[in-house]
Amino acid sequence: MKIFSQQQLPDIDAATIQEQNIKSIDLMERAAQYVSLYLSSLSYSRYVIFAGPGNNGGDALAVARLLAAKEGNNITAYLFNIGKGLSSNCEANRNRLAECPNVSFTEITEKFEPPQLSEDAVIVDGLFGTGLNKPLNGGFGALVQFFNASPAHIVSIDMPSGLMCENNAQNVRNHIVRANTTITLGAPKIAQLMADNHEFVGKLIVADIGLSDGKSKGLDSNYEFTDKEDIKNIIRERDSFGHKGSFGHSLLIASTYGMAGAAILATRACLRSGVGKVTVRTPHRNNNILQIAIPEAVLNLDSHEKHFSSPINTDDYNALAIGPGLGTSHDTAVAFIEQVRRTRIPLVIDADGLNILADHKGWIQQIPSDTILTPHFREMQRIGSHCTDSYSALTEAQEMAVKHSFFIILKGHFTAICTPEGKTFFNSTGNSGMATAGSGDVLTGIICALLAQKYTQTEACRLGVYIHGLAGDIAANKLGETSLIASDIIEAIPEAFLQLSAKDAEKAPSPDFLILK
Ligand SMILES: NC(=O)C1=CN([C@@H]2O[C@H](COP(=O)(O)OP(=O)(O)OC[C@H]3O[C@@H](n4cnc5c(N)ncnc54)[C@H](O)[C@@H]3O)[C@@H](O)[C@H]2O)[C@H](O)CC1
Ligand SMILES: [K+]
Repeated sequence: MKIFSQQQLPDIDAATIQEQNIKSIDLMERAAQYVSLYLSSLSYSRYVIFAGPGNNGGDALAVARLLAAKEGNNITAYLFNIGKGLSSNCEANRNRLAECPNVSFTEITEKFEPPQLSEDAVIVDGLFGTGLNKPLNGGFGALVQFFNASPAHIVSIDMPSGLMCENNAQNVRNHIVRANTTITLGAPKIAQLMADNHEFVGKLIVADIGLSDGKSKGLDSNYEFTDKEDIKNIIRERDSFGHKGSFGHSLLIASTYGMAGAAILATRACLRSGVGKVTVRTPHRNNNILQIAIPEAVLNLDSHEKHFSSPINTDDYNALAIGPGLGTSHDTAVAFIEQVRRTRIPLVIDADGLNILADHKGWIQQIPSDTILTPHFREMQRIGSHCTDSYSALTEAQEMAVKHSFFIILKGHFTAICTPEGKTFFNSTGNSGMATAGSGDVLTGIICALLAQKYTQTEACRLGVYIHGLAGDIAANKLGETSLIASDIIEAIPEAFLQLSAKDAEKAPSPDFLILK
């Protein structure tokens, strides 16, 4: 699913109207139908609708009319017409609503007497959407503070009012609506996917209102939201005639003595992700624990008792992941950069690999092109130079990916994959239970397995991050987010692959057919 910028959205609207031969007010009606359907599904009977002067307000007034058409709903609507007048579709919906007998409707042109809002009411926030051009202030700022202080449940249409679509570094945070739920139209907006805006967005629901993909107007976007359909186009069926060799050989370089768990988690996840064979290079003293924990893995023992100290030849392997639990001692750092510099196979750098780079920023130049780096926000802050919030971390990751020809997986609630071509793919799976020790090691193992199976870097990043999140969701459904641990994610990887594999889902159409393997 493409994500278009604030600037492009009016053109997408226009393309939709032209391609589908509809009027813009019909598109607004479609949006309002989705929103009112959602609102009706909530167990509230009192809805207080706040409409602004633009099309976001138009949506809200249409929602008020549609909700009022349902018996038993108690609807109050306020339209704030205090500036330069209303957009034409907002005005048209004001006129339609004025004819509705069972709505208490007030158009505010000067003074506003705020209603009592109790916890049994829903505030429908239709003040401002994607047309916001500067932070809210004055009366609208005060109105937002009134919403946020009330005990009512808040549902925002398209955007929490006051939130800019992309960069909110200069915004006034207490003038942004703190929604319980945001129903966004068409596709998510970038700002809604940033961790530090979660307090405003709440639960994010995307209403597919059938918007154009922009092709007819030559519109393209560097942002995509990866959904199940995209993943089904990436994932390949396993070759029935394949053997261990044809599914690749992954090499993991991981763990000091005392951190063996990182290597174990990454290796198990790698083995569960379809690779033919996995070798782990780890210090001598990790021998017993790894042999016992993962009988399927081959060990390549570093001569040092306790840490990684010498690089190895990677010619016999198809992909390398380095970093989980690796440690950052001087000896290890030198071996790390030597290993990375000489590696010619697809490469993933994670965890302590990233910490070593943060300690030696000059070494970043020496990392081969097409390497995958997997920082979370704090690691990005450490390897980068100027990120202070989620959006600046994203822009820094994008710049670094283009400058050095890296793939940067910026891990978070909506993990972002930044490519050397300047594209960014947001992931749609995963949950907060996955913010737990070892979860990153699991992701590294999965991606290393996919690279060894000859998925391209873009495919391995998108598929790996999606599978990791889906496995986390499957595990959380069974166990709850609170108790989730990294091993549970690994346990759920098979089910995640099963859900995505067309072949595994294939059934004989009747008992007369026998599908041979
Ligand atoms: N394709 C879609 O996704 C559809 C979206 N719809 C809805 O339309 C809005 C966007 O409408 P637009 O009229 O462009 O913008 P807004 O309603 O958000 O606001 C415009 C209005 O507000 C004034 N304004 C802007 N910033 C400020 C400010 N800081 N303070 C005060 N006033 C401000 C501006 O001058 C205008 O008057 C989208 O979000 C959806 O909700 C369609 O209805 C369906 C298709
Ligand atoms: K809104």
